[in-house]
Amino acid sequence: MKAAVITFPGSNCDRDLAVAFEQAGASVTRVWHKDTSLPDGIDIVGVPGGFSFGDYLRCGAIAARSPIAQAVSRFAEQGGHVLGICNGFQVLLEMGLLPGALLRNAHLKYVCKPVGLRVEAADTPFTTGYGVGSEIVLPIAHHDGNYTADAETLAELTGEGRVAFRYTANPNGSVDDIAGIVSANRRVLGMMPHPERAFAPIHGGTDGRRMFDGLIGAFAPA
Ligand SMILES: NC(=O)CC[C@H](N)C(=O)O
Repeated sequence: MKAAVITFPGSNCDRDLAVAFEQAGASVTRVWHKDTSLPDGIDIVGVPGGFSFGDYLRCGAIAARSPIAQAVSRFAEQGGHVLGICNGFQVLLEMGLLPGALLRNAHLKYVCKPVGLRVEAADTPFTTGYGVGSEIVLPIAHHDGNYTADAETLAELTGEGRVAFRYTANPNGSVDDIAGIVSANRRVLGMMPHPERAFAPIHGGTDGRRMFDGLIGAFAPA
């Protein structure tokens, strides 16, 4: 598997995401936000967490208008896989690659802790490492993780089995406890929890590693 990981000014999980891909067996190319194209032959783009452009104007809004975002949109339109984690999820929503929006957490506080998640859809390349209904623990760290969408979009997400993860104890006010969703073709995943921060035993848990191991199985060896 060949992965590209994007860095914006203010990204802080880009290296962690690159290391997770690498340790799972992928080859990784780091890409700068001003680049206008992705490396040839990549299988997946990782859009990492952090505070891109200081979270002005809204989290992810400026990153979504960067030169590389246009290349990521083209890649996704052509059926490419994209994984957006935390600020990366915010960027994918601002780009319009996924529906809905992330609001300020309902309690208006930054929240940084491990949370329980239920895997709701295992039929995506990102979640093959988990069984449907299995419960896992991943860390969250955000102030704008309160997912919302209109009733029609929510019905579509639920009806098409596109809610990938739900919180078992809602930490931020997200509608329907939604923690992560996939695109209609199931190749774009956005999620607030950080699988790359639960990769090795030293992180306190390895449930995130199963996502990367599952992904590797979906692609040719690097
Ligand atoms: N860890 C992150 O990616 C944080 C995302 C964003 N800056 C927020 O706080 O909501």
